[in-house]
Amino acid sequence: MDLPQAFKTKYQDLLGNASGPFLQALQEPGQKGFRINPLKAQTTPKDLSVAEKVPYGKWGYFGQVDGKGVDHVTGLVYSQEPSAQFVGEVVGAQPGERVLDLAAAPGGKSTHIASQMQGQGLLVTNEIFFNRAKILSENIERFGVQNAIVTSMDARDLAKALPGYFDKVLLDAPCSGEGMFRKDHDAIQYWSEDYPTECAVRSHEILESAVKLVRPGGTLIYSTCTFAPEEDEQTIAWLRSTYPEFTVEAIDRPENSGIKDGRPEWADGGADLAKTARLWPQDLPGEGHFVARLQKAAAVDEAETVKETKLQKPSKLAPADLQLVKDFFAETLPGFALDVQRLKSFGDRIFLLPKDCPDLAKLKVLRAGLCLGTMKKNRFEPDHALALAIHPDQAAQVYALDSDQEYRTYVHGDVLNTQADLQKGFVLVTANGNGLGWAKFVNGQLKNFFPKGLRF
Ligand SMILES: C[S@@+](CC[C@H](N)C(=O)[O-])C[C@H]1O[C@@H](n2cnc3c(N)ncnc32)[C@H](O)[C@@H]1O
Repeated sequence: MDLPQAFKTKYQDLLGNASGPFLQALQEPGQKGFRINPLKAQTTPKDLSVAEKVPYGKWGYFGQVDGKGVDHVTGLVYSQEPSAQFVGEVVGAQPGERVLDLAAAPGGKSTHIASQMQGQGLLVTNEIFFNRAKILSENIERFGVQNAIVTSMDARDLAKALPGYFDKVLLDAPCSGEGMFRKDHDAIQYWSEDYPTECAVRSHEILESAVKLVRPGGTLIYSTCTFAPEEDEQTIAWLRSTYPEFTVEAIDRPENSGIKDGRPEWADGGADLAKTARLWPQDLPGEGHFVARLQKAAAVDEAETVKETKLQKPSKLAPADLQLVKDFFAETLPGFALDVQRLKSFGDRIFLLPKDCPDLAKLKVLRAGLCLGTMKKNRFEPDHALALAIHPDQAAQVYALDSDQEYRTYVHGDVLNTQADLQKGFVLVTANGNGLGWAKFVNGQLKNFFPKGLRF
């Protein structure tokens, strides 16, 4: 890999003797990783080994995910390189919190945060570019997340809509990507000597909105996948000088993780910058990352407390439609406690809103909670998202695919012939103990409802 000379000179100046091992590490292959999804019913992968654990977090392992394999397609695993997994650990979301992932596509950190929240509280996961937001939304769906709202908005508009709303806000900033050079060779083409400064300017702009979105007493997490001090320590130095209500917090790092302190001498020298964390490829089996966590001061007087946000009103479904939805759940998913007070229709699609969902009127929403299904003429058809979010023991009828051949037939979209003792109607198709999709049993055949766009 040919690194730009200006890049090499910059890090030779910054790192001195340590630049040799650093530049050498960038020439070596990086390690791949994945996280197990604790939201699924069955959490042991079929094809992947869980022998070698990433040294931080509960769910991370070394290994390469097959995008067409059962583990990926059922949403049991999320492919994420090991260093990126540390960012989610620093967020440390708790069940019941309100968390915002401001620059979220394709969803690595958001799915990690959703694992921590265990379906309780609200995750708003946002991506400014609509096409990337669609990919984010698909990943949230595959992961089986029920308590997320996926939006595609400029951070400034989000800050106007939900000021001071979140306990935790993550900005995983669009950055110069130096930490990804060996994983993504294209990142080298974008790089120039001025690029880190240009990216830092953009980070500052997004942070101006991010600080408004954090509630008093809440937490802001800022991360990049670059080594550039302009985007890392210098951006944090700028942040806590511009917004003195924010204080840099210490980050726990396991002893054997190889994670290093931030470098105050590369910014304004403030000792607090050593509390930030740097992940260097010469020190650990992962790519380059930087992460900082800052706490916002609690409100000191009434004027600083944030007004409660209006809640989203559920939709009043037509009585006949509501009855069809209730009948479907009673017959097909008797183990799913459907809260009809949270149903919301978008056109003919019915969603189950997250609990205490904020007013959606000022948000550009792609997904508001869990898509349950679609109202068709005189019937209700379940959505693929529902198959991925429920546990098989909630369904009245389950068809477990028991061979690779059957799995391939199903994901290809073909009908399955079976002697199984099933009643006419919807059946949850499972693979390796987790929901994979829907089928409709009619006359000894399982009619395939795996979405056309996902078939392969
Ligand atoms: C580092 S990536 C996020 C990766 C993601 N957090 C994950 O773990 O999968 C940064 C994201 O910021 C988005 N972005 C680019 N410009 C932006 C802007 N001006 N405001 C907000 N997000 C932006 C990019 O499209 C990109 O998806």
